Amino acid sequence: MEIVVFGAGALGSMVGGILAREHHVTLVARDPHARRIAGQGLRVVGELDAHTRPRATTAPTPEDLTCDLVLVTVKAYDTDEAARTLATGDPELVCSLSNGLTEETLAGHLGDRVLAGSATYGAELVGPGEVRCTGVGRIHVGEFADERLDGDEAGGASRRAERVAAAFREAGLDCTADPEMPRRRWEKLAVNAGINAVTALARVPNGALADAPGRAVAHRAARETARVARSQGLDLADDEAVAAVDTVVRETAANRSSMRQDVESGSRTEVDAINGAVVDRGTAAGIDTPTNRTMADLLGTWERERIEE
Ligand SMILES: NC(=O)c1ccc[n+]([C@@H]2O[C@H](COP(=O)([O-])OP(=O)(O)OC[C@H]3O[C@@H](n4cnc5c(N)ncnc54)[C@H](O)[C@@H]3O)[C@@H](O)[C@H]2O)c1
Ligand SMILES: CC(C)(CO)[C@@H](O)C(=O)[O-]
Repeated sequence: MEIVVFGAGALGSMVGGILAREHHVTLVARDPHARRIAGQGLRVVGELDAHTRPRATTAPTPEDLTCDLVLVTVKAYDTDEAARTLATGDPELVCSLSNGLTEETLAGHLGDRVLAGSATYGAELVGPGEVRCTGVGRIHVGEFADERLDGDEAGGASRRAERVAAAFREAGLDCTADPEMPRRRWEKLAVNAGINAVTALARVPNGALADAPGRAVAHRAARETARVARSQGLDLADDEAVAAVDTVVRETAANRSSMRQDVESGSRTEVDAINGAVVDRGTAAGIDTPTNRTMADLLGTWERERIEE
């Protein structure tokens, strides 16, 4: 497959580096990372091990973007700009692995070529040309809304999602085309809505949400997300969203969530695409989401202050 990874930071470099074992991969990255990869290739270290030579560019041409698949791995707040650039080319399929509800933004520019994805692999950049896999997880891909399926297809596991998953597996990544992708997307949103902002605001590891009072706040955010999901036609019960939060808290107890890492490094967070997305869709459906709203407002206040500094 001809694959472009748009936004090759930590996750995109790791996935792109592994995919380059079997496919023609172009990484869209920033310098000096892109320059180093173009000169010396890309090393994946840690729980996966590879040294591959994907192409790397900071300025993809429309020809570069006319390929079989684009994987979008930018932070959620860069999705709109990424989508505008991607629309200058003609990719056959576009699949987002970003956290937050980003698929609608991509589809606004790229139409029905967009698939949803989620990744539980962990990755961090070591330096230019090198990325560490900090945890082997799984990737799920699929259609993000049931109405986007052809004739005899049901759920999220369309033929084209199966084709993407098979290409990932060929390269050695654990990837499944998920019949439950529309629901999985919202369950993942409930997990991120429950864990990320609470751990970022309280500056605690994920495991601190195993006990009161953080647990109760995370559960409230997850229940609100489930209520909004049901208003969009998704079958996600409050109890299921809460159980998903508890499972991830247990399994990632020692982790610093991505949003806590962003706050501690003084970087913009993905709160708009996570808690903010719950608030916006809730408002449109007439559902109050006070816990998500409070967390989005607090982190938004911090972000504005940080940007003004
Ligand atoms: N890192 C992980 O372990 C992990 C795991 C699961 C999900 N995610 C999600 O994946 C997404 C990416 O996370 P990350 O940790 O890799 O972030 P990151 O900041 O390391 O990577 C994003 C990269 O995109 C680049 N980028 C953005 N716009 C660009 C453009 N126009 N041209 C070139 N490069 C551009 C940025 O420079 C950055 O290097 C986030 O939504 C995150 O929540 C990350
Ligand atoms: C699953 C998760 C909450 C674990 O830290 C992760 O998605 C994150 O940190 O964003």
